[in-house]
Amino acid sequence: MRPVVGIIGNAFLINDEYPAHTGGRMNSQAVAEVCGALPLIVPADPALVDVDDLMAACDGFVFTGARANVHPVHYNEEPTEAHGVFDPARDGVTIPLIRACVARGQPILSICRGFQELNVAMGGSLYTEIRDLPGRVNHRMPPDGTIEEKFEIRQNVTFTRDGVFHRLMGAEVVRTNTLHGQGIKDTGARIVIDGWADDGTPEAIYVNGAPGFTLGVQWHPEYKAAEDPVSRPLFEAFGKAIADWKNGKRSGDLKIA
Ligand SMILES: N[C@@H](CCC(=O)NCCCC(=O)O)C(=O)O
Repeated sequence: MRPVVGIIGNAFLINDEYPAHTGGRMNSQAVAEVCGALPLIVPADPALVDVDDLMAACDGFVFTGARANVHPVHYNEEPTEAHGVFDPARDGVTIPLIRACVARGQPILSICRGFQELNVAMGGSLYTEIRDLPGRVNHRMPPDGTIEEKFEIRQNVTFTRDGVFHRLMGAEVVRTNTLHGQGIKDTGARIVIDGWADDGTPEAIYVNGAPGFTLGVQWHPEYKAAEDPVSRPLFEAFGKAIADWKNGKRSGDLKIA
C-alpha cells in the first residue's frame, strides 16, 4: 500500500447551503502523482476527528491553502473586519496537529494558509493585509481571472544561499505563483525564513531542529505540480519523507541532498 497523506479539507457550502469539507483536486493530484501517496481529505473539525487518530491513520499531512484566514485569537490579536472570514473548526484541528507533527517528526508540507498556520502554531503572528505595508506589493490573485490567470507564475523567490530550499531546488532564485493577502509578521519559535519575494515577503520556511520534514511555502506548488520545475522537487522530497516515515526511517528534513 502507498503511504497515506491527509490533505486538510476546508469548510465549504455547496450551492451556498450544503455544508462540506473540500480539497482542491490539484492537491490530491500532486500527492498521488508526484509524492506517490494515497490522498485522503481530512474533515478538519475537532468535533469529528482528533489529532492522535489522524496521526495514526496518515503518514504525513498537507496543510492546504484556503480563503478563510487563521483566527487572530491564535496570535493574541482581536478579530476585525479586515481579518476577513475564518474557519475556526479548521484552526481547532490544524494548530494542535502541526505542533504534534513537528514534535514527533511526522512529515508536513504547508501551503499558503498552511504556511501561515505553521508560523502561528509555532507562536508567530500574521499581517492582515501585506499589500498595505510600505514597500510591499499585491500578492493577491486577480479575483475575476481564469484559473490560469490566478495561478500564473508572477514572482521571484530568492532562497538563502546553500540553505535548505536552495539545495532542494538546485537554484537560488525560482519563479512561482502568488495568491494571498496575509503574510508572516513575527516568526514563531524555531521558524526559519529561507526564501523571500522581491518585496521582502517571506515565502519559504521550515522549523529549525525539527526531527522531520516541515517545509512550508507561501505560494501554491500544487498547481501543475508534476510539470512545474519548482513544485516537482518539493512534492518529490515530501513524498520521500512520507515513504521514509511509513518505513520507520526517521531521517529529518534538513538532509536534502
Ligand atoms: N487566506 C490566506 C491564505 C491564502 C490562500 O491560501 N489562498 C488560497 C486560495 C485558494 C482559493 O481560491 O480558495 C490569505 O489570504 O493570505
